[in-house]
Amino acid sequence: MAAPNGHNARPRVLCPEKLSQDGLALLRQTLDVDEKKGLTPEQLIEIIPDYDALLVRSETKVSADVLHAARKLKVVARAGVGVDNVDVPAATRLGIVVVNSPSGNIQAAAEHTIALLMSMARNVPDACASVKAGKWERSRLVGVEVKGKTLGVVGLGKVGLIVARMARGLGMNVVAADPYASAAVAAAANVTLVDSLAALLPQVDFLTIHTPMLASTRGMLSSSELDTMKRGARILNVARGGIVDEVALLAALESGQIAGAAIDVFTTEPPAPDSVAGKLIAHPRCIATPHLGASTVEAQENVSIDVCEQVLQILAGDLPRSAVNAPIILPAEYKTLQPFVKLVEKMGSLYTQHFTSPTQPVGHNLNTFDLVYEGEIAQMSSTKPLFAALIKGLTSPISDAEGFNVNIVNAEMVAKERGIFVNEQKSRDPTTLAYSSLVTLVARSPSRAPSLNRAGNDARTATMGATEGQASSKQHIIAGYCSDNSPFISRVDRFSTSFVPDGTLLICHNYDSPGKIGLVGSILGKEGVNINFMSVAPATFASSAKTLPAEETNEALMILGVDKEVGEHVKQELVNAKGVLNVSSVTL
Ligand SMILES: NC(=O)C1=CN([C@@H]2O[C@H](COP(=O)(O)OP(=O)(O)OC[C@H]3O[C@@H](n4cnc5c(N)ncnc54)[C@H](O)[C@@H]3O)[C@@H](O)[C@H]2O)C=CC1
Ligand SMILES: O=C(O)C(=O)COP(=O)(O)O
Repeated sequence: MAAPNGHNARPRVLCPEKLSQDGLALLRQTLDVDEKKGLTPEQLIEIIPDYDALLVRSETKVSADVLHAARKLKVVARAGVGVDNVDVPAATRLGIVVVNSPSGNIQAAAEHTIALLMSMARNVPDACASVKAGKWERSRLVGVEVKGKTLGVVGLGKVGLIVARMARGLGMNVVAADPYASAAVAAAANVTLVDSLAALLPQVDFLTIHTPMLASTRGMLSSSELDTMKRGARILNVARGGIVDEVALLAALESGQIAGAAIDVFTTEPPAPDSVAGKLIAHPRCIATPHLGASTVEAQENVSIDVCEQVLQILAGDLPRSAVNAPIILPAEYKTLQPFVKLVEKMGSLYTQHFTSPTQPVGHNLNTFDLVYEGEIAQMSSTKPLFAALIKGLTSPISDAEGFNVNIVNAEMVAKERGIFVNEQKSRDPTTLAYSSLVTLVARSPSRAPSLNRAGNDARTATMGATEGQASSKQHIIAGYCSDNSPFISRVDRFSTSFVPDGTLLICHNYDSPGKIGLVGSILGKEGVNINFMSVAPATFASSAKTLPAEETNEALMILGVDKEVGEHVKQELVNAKGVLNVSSVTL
């Protein structure tokens, strides 16, 4: 559907690899999907700025260069398990969600492993090629049985466990090495878990690898490990090329230390014929497949639907179920949090615009923020979206909006870089709130415990560790609540109020004396500024003592919703007016 201006208004998805149409059809209902196969890295970098989502399998290298070239990319979706072809730290830094399909193809990968195991044991590929060539070589092609043999599984995760169960079904003894595997899960599958790879290797007749490609697993099986195996053992790798060192494996095949290898994955895919991987493939005792572990009709349907659903969720502003670089939050909780996400972002933005300046920027002096949740909102198990919303609110008024996308993915990193510390607190006090939930933001210096006095002076010393007698100038407080899913600000420092934080607002701090409203109204009218709403906020919270001192009771905030930005000269004129102490304008 084209927008009236001729531009395509629908979000765009780039799919540079073969993905099942089952998922793509879901996307096509609301998004534009471009299937463009065979892109070079340079071509990908050139076109990626146009896309909101990128769908890949294992062939596309989603490098930092690709991610930096993107302009509006929100999600990289990996239709499969391994995300080693995606620069996840770079995506995180840029606030781009990376999702995968953690279980859509695991059965396929496990079945392929068993197919290779049996093919290797019975020389099936060689026998097939021989008989097709018109030969009948029964004595050359005698195999071995797997029953009664020991299979070593390195990585007893999702794929490794399915392989282990199937191997048990074939009558094999299964021994596994995985420092993070559950002993109970292993025992339930009749798998003997050993302490280390070193303990595993000398025992096995067949070895199968099912770990992810990580810095710690790259080259995990090199010549020193292969040498500790029984002479004539056989190796399978359906995980990632390079976990078994290709040079070492080729040498071990040539020396006869390893009797056979079955390999689905290579360090470079497709491997060049004259590379080490190419020589490995050509070796007569190696059987090889072109990264087919996930290539079944069923697995491809599963992963495609899985990641396409997540792309739709992310582009709709929801959290996906399998993000690699974002927290998992229950959908019901996420829905409840949504209005508060908006509120907290507005509170952060109000803080930065109203209380900071280029000489006293966010994080400069008051760099510690207590974010206090009371009421229903305090019951949420994860408040990570609220934390992210605060960081976004605090930083976006002072950032280049184009290139700066703070979200749940990169909020922690941004906070760290800006020297902002957030201390989230859930009040467990039996609450006497007027609203079902209240969120309070206290900006303070790191050393200073917050002082948060409520109207009626019920200083919350229990939950806040408040110290009476601290000067209000050393901290700032903004509080808010949600009503009918709309955010309201209920407190700005000592002043209690109730306004919707939306649009351009003028915040005038003045003496609460008659005539102020008329005075401000006439100055703004003269400048052609229309006032949409006005809220007078009396000082009801004590700044530093249990009772509100007289000199503080005659001050007020006047919050005006205006229809346009107000120039510096107008603000100056307002400040020059009698009884107006200061004026700030904020856009929320
Ligand atoms: N050939 C293909 O088409 C496919 C390949 N894969 C590969 O299989 C890998 C495993 O997939 P899943 O089982 O779903 O992942 P998983 O995350 O469920 O399991 C991986 C296991 O490896 C273990 N592990 C990590 N470091 C280890 C180490 N140093 N030593 C021993 N164990 C270690 C982990 O504790 C975990 O239990 C994927 O990362 C992917 O690279 C997955 C699907 C298809
Ligand atoms: O899911 C995985 O990790 C795989 O290796 C599958 O890769 P593919 O999607 O078939 O390119």
